[in-house]
Amino acid sequence: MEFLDLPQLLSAAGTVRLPGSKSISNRVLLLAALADGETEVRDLLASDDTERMLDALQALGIGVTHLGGENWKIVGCGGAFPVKQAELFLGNAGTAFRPLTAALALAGGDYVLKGVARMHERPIGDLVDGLRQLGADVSYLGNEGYPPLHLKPATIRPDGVVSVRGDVSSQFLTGLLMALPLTGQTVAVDVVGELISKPYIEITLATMARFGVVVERDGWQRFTVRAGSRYVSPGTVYVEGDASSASYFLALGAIGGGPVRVEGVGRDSIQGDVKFAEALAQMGAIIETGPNWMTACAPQGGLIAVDLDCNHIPDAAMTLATAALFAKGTTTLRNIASWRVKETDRIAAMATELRKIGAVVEEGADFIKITPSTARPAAIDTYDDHRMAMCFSLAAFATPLRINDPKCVAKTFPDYFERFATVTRAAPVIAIDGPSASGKGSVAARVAAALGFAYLDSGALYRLTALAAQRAGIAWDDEAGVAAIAAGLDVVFTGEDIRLAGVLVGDAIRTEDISAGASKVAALPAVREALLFRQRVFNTLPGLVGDGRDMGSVIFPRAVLKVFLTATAEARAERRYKQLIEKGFSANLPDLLADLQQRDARDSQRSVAPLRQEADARLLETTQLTIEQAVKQVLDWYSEASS
Ligand SMILES: Nc1ncnc2c1ncn2[C@@H]1O[C@H](COP(=O)(O)OP(=O)(O)OP(=O)(O)O)[C@@H](O)[C@H]1O
Ligand SMILES: Nc1ccn([C@H]2C[C@H](O)[C@@H](COP(=O)(O)O)O2)c(=O)n1
Repeated sequence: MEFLDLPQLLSAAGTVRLPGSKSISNRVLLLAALADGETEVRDLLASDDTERMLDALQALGIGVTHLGGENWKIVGCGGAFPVKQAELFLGNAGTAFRPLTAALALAGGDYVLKGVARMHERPIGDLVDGLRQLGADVSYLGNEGYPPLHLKPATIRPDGVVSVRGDVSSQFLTGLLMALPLTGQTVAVDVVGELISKPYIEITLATMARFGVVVERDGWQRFTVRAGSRYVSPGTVYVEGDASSASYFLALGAIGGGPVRVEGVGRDSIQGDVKFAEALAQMGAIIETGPNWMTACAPQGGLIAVDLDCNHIPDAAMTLATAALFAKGTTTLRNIASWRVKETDRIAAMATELRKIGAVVEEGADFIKITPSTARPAAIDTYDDHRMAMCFSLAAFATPLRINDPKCVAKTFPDYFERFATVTRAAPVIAIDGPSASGKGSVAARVAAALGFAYLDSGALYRLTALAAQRAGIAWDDEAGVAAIAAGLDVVFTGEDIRLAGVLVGDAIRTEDISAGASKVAALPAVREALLFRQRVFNTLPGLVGDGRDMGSVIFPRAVLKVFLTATAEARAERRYKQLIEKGFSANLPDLLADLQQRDARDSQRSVAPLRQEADARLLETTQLTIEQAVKQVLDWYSEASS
């Protein structure tokens, strides 16, 4: 499983140009395909969901041309898809599946519509019932009420009024409305139950109007499309930035200081999720808006909890759930039952993952309550849900964490984490690598104390692994066995004390036997993998100094300062000799020198994370330096690097 480790974040500020709105992109693509004439679509979202729609349209015989960048040309078919028989794979794209189901059910062809396993668990029965009222021939190929679907040619006989439920997904109504002009008749749609996510219907109506079809509306209960309505290309359509995607960056500004400015969506937006900014303002964030931009800053006293009905912002409301980790009090998000039928059961997923990092969470059929508590590092599962991954990136302000399967963001925001990195600053790391007994531990600990930073002696983890393996009777070359020991190490660092399984370790990890064992287990890739996240969670505020062999190359490649600290083998052997004698161990200088050279060779010649000076690391040769001189040099370099 791929993962992305995030350090604890210090601050957020900057500007982000948003990718195109997913909801608008897929609506525009379908209407451009159904319209008379050619449409140039500008600033289309480049993502998995829009790719599914573009692929489907091409399979249906629609002329689709990539004009470069985010711009596309769609040659409309005037309501009659050229290809009358096709099998379409629509992934997990609800904004492609529901409207295409409606349009194709009325299109007089023979089509099979499929998706990923999760799409086959997302209900579509209410839309199918509505289409059947129009005479459409739709059958379920799997479970009743769920995709995959088989659509066959049928005589469409609109009898004036169709009923559709509005309380499960507003996409059913959207799909029906967008397809109704294909009937050529006057058809009214009556919404049964309370219509949820109304702002998405507003996007549907606005997009249909852009293509020349005006829907008459009687409140939120009845929608009428008149006979003779036809989609006509408006020529060029610009897709707004995605308001749901904006929510993550606005929240970053509200938590991390700001200002964070998003461009491409603002006051004049047709997307309901712009109202997320108002919800964030209720939490105390300082929000400013312009016609197509918004900024967010953190309030002086920090965010405060809210109790909100989120029915109007179902997607962006997820962002409030992780922003709640930074608010004083208990945040309650209500009227969010639709979360349960999205990419995953989002209420359950959100509750499970928030609990992993220490929050107190209560969940119900249609609400979630979040009370922050002391945060702890965790590996966050994302459930193949782009919004889970993006929402939990905010939690990195509370604790370092691991995001599993981060590439699931490709559904709507493929380069989310690259943009995230451009507006956030992490707790700084000074990485000090070097060979055995070069003095890196002594220097690193003093630099950490001088700056008030935490200190990570990464070598101690390999030493502890070797010791724990030895105690468990596991050979140092048994890769799987030692890796399991490393993964389960019960170790607590408190100042200079190290406890293994609750017992003080003392100098037991500093013997020459364990030094040799540590060097051996450190050459095993599975052991290094098992210790990776354990080391990265040290990257907390206000900062960290880490010493080892791969601090700058593997563990903290974004370290603010990387130092390669060394001395001649003879000087190092002599330092080690004195150190051992002072501790009351017996030692022999020539043997120490030979052992040290052997360990140097093993550490620098192994295939994974070998000891070497990285191109961006500064060399600190300490043979002729005192510890204090070496410390001063590192502090000088740090102040240069961080200014
Ligand atoms: N510049 C220096 N001059 C003289 N002695 C030093 C210097 N730096 C470190 N020492 C001494 O050398 C010994 C080894 O140093 P230290 O334990 O810091 O090295 P290290 O690189 O962290 O070793 P290892 O990682 O192998 O445990 C210590 O006794 C330390 O006091
Ligand atoms: N980041 C690290 C730290 C240590 N090791 C290996 C190298 C040594 O042989 C052993 C003990 O380290 P020390 O306490 O001497 O710094 O662990 C490593 O491979 N990577």
